[in-house]
Amino acid sequence: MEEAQRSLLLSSAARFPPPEGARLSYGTAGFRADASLLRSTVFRAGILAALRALKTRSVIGLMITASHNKVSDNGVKISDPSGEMLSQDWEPFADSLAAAPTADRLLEVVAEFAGLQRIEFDGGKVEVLVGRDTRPSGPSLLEAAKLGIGSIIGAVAVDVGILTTPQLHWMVRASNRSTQASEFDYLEQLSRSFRLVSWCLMDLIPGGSESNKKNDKLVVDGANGVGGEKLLVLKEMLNLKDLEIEVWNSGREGGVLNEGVGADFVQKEKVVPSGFGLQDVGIRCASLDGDADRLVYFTVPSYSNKIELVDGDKILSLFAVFIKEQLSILNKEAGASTEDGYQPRIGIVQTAYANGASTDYLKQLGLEVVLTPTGVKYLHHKATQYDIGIYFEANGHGTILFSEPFLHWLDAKNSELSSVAEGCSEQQKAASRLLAVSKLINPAVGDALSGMLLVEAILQYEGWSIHRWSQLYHDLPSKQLKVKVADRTAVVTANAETEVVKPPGIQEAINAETAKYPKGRCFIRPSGTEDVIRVYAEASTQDAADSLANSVAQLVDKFLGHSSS
Ligand SMILES: CC(=O)N[C@H]1[C@@H](OP(=O)(O)O)O[C@H](CO)[C@@H](O)[C@@H]1O
Ligand SMILES: [Mg+2]
Repeated sequence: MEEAQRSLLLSSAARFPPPEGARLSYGTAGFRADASLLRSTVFRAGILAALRALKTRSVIGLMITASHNKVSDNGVKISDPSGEMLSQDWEPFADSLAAAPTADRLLEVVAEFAGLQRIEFDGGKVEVLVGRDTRPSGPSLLEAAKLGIGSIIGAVAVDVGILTTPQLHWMVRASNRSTQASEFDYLEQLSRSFRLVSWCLMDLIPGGSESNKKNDKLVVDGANGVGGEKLLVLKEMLNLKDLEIEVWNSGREGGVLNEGVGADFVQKEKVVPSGFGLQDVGIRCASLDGDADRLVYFTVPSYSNKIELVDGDKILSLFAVFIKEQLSILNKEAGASTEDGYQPRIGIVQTAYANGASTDYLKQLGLEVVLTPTGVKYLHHKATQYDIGIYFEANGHGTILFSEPFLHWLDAKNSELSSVAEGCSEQQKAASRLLAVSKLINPAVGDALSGMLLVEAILQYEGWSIHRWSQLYHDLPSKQLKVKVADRTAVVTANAETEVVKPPGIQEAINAETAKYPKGRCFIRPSGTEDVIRVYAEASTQDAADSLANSVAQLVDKFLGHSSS
């Protein structure tokens, strides 16, 4: 490292000492904490993003958001060149950077890591796209990020403004593929693909389109965050005739981000979000989270404030049913498609939070289902191992990944079928539907906006109401609790977080408790975004699930002790 680089790093780092007494780590989805603690961490995340850009010689993304956390929190996460989450082998470096107590130590950490990774400080120009959500702490953290990026010579911070997390990931991916990569291009791509999907799914359905255009209203809870605002813009561009989209909690009405609203609240509390009421009874409703990478659906019943939840597992099931259906049409009638003997492999990726009924349902469909630990970085990675990988967390974060070889095959098949068919064959329609879907769904990361458009198109295609969709299977009653403990890192898990290996004895105690409940299933794990241990329980009745969760929460308390805070 040249002297100019050393002194630049030292002088800028001196302005961002780490917060006293707080140990932050790159968790499930980057660093998260009370925003007042984050300036140093975000500055250092800027350095990390710049080094990642130098290492990969590609555009990198840095997103300032704390997603579903309360408005006073904030956070930072990094997008890799493909639009995926930061490569996991860089996470320990992120932790060491954040923890360096002085500017001198920070310089040493950077120099050691750069040496190991053979990063060359040659001043070559690289870009980091910096986005943020609507949190009031965003502008000050943005400045910190820019200074961090600017303290690596050659790295340039490009402020791309207020965005959803998936928009930023999409823009990073597009930049590195040298395709149009602005926010407008993203919105254009979504509206163009939705028109294409609508055309392929509606106009190409057997028996014509009119009969299916009846579920015509969708009411969306924007969590008082960035997603609602972007959806309003997208809605203008879509200019829909057959679907009316109303957005509540867009943030324009002055409500507080994530307070009593949003996908996390709706999925965990299962109650009607603020702003929704009698006027929405029976209508198809959807909820986005604070950075619009999660989506759940629900309906408001007339008799209580408890919603009927249609969660990420059901969105996954809807997508899986549709794709399986199209593939079987494509592979039927033998002909061209089986001659090449190509059988695309579909993989369904879930976490332990997936409702047991969804996993059973998907397996009964004959699909391959695998579990990974919590966090999109794990699910996404696993899904890339299939021709078609569909992943979702129960909380609504997920997408569909189509492998490049599969898309090439599908494209070729589509052209081949259209050249031989008189008019449109069923097979060719199925190929074009799948191709259209691959253009609409965000390949970089779960995206509430593109996911929502796909749900809407598939429901119309199938002619299903939200109730019909919800009846694909019946969720097992479940309960989630959070327990504050002295040190959540004392809990170490294995087998996709379904078993606790540390502290000793607790897993046996959980097993003994779970065995008391018919269809009982329960696990605990330390949250990667909040300072709590999460407890998840499932059983044959709601009372039983509540009681199992409560007993296990007490076990957590007994084994791990109460937090002093
Ligand atoms: C039970 C739960 O919903 N966990 C969420 C939550 O992670 P935790 O590590 O559980 O705090 O936030 C993550 C980031 O948004 C999301 O990927 C994950 O599914
Ligand atoms: Mg989120």
